[in-house]
Amino acid sequence: MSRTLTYADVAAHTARHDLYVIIHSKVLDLSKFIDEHPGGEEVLVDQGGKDATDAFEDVGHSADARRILDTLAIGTLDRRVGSQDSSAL
Ligand code: HEM
Repeated sequence: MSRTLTYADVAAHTARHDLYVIIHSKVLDLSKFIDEHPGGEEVLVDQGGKDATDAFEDVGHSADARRILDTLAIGTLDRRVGSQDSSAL
């Protein structure tokens, strides 16, 4: 998990099977997990390419969910480079 990605990098991956989100400054690839998400695929696609931290926390996910989250990380967010956080617009 040594890559650093910008908001712009993440924003380029919004398709159901090419789906990145940011949660707690980690960049996650949800492409493979989407079919297994107990909360369904729609909510994940809605967050595609964005910072999904608030959406993730609002649900009150379990410790299990947090463990899965760590396995999906492909890098960390570089806040210094790239475009503005589109989820804040
Ligand atoms: C990598 C990100 C995510 C992981 C690993 C994950 C994992 C899980 C897991 C394991 C559950 C089962 C309940 C639990 O253990 O807490 C769950 C339920 C749920 N998740 Fe996620 N989730 C993720 C992101 C999200 C996001 C961004 C949303 C956006 C709203 C969301 C919405 C829900 C909902 C609504 C449920 C409840 C389903 C139900 O019980 O009917 N999840 N998720």
